[in-house]
Amino acid sequence: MSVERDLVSPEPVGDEPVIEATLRPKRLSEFIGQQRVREQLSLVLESARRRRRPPDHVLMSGGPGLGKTTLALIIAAELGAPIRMTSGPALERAGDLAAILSTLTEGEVLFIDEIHRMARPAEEMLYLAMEDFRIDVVVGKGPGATSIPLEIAPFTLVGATTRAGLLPAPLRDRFGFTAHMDFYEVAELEQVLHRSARLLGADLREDGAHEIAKRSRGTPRIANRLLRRVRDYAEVRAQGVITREVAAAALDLYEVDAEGLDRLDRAVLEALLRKFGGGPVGLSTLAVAVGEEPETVEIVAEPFLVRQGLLARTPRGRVATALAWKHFGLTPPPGAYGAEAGPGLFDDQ
Ligand SMILES: Nc1ncnc2c1ncn2[C@@H]1O[C@H](COP(=O)(O)OP(=O)(O)OP(=O)(O)O)[C@@H](O)[C@H]1O
Repeated sequence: MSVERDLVSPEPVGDEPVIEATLRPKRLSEFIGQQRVREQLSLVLESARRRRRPPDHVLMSGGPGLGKTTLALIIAAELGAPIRMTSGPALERAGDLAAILSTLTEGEVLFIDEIHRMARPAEEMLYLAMEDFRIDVVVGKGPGATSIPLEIAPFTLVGATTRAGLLPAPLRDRFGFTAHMDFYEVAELEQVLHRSARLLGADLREDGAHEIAKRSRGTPRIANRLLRRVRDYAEVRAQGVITREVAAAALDLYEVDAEGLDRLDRAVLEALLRKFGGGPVGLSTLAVAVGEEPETVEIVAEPFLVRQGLLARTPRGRVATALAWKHFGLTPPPGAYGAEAGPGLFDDQ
């Protein structure tokens, strides 16, 4: 990935997890945004506290960088319980999961990130564990193999997934509570930024926070990352004070534009508009036009462009919307996709 790409990637980059750990809110009251999820979760936790029982298992779905891991840590903190963290891809065999489940203590929180990527045998073991706090351990091989039931301590599973649709129904149904994490509003990201600036000792002004928030693609992880870059710039060129002008100049330098689009996003849209008259054009042709692999265009650039309503994926190819034309200061042609009087010809795939 290029430097610019790393700047707006929702995935953690380099040694970022270490820095992120210092910026995580520790309690539910400090967690910004996601109001509905927060309210629902505080009810689940409060009633568990009153019943003196571990709460129902919790599933969190939403894109990377929206705070799923943070929320899992908060759940454990609010319950005063220890937390064990693992991820779907690490649970290749049922034995991997059995080793964890059989050593959980009562009330412990087990966090499984990317739970949709767990191997099938582990998944099946999890069903029984979630429902009856029991696992069947298979001893021996072949016809002589026997299965020994083993009781495990009551625990709370917190699963996180970016792809809730990929979870098999029997697994999804065993969660008592599902939290859908949405992209954040600009005002919420401003709060995230002010909080992080306090922790980092950065002098972030109101209008500076607004400018960074607008360019953060609705994602706290990206907001925090842009803040660190802007702070570096401000220290060297503006006595450490982050105003709107300073934030804008820094992010322009890093080629993250006013809407959070970076160089690849813009290259894709410009090719679509200027070389193909707004489309429709096939993915591979578009990729050649910007000198990238089709996967890079499809996985890295398109999701954000689609979400922003700038690009549509249609059965006939990629199309620039009326909004995309306007973003580049161009007049959308009559019947441009998404224009008010537009034909609404294409269905998004
Ligand atoms: N609601 C929030 N308030 C304040 N900071 C937040 C919030 N949500 C996320 N963050 C910050 O954003 C960063 C990324 O969050 P986190 O690691 O929890 O995301 P995630 O959804 O688990 O992402 P991934 O699935 O990619 O690990 C952390 O530094 C965290 O402090």
